[in-house]
Amino acid sequence: MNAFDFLTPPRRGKPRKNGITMVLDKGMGIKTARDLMEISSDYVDFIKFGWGTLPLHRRDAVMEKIEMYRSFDVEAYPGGTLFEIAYLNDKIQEYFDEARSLGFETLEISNGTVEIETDEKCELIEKAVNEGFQIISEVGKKDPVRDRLLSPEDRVELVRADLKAGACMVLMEARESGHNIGIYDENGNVKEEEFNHLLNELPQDRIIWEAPQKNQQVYFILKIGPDVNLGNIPPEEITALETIRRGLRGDTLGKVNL
Ligand SMILES: O=C(O)[C@H](CS(=O)(=O)O)OP(=O)(O)O
Repeated sequence: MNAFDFLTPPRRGKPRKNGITMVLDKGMGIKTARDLMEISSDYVDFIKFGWGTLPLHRRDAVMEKIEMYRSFDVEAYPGGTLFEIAYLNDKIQEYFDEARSLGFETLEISNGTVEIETDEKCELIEKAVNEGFQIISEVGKKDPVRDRLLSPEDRVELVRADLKAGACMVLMEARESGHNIGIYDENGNVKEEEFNHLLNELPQDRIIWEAPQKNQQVYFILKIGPDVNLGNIPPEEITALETIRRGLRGDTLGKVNL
């Protein structure tokens, strides 16, 4: 039983379809990662090994880490940039084979940096699904100038195309920083009008909002509810985010219903 158990409502346990938390692993050592899971794995659904960090670590260390996360019912997957690098090098099949042999069952497919047309991205999602992977796709560009060219209507269309192609969920790009990109302005505040359009048009149980900053997490929880799907959470913020979901922090105390 948890400490002060009587002071917090329970949240739906894993596996869950809503209230998903995706955490960004930028290359943590296994001891640190295991420590973190021992205290907070109940609050984590996915771990993303950020961008191209994986090729810098030994295969056996990566395999051990994937296994360790899985033993806590946390699904680890490589960042979309690594997939884009494989695409750029014409090594997609090798990428799938290596991912499978390392133990990955989920992959991210994105076109945030490398130019991949929507139709081709959808074909790649279909191919990856046929290879037996669960696919999380991502919509948005990493360069703010290119990202700004996407209207809210474009984003809706792109999300729908990815879901139709077989993605189980779609990440809304916000990078590790969470400002000046997607629905966020230069200060990391949500651009309400754009966000409202996405909120009305998209199935919320299939969207993961990248929300690395606390003010963003609070915004989504107050606006959509404690069971909103959130991503790019820094590892040290896992417990803090869960307190916000449950009304255990001033920002949401008395304002959330589980
Ligand atoms: O898309 C993302 O949020 C991440 C992190 S960042 O954009 O490099 O800051 O990229 P990914 O390649 O999916 O890990």
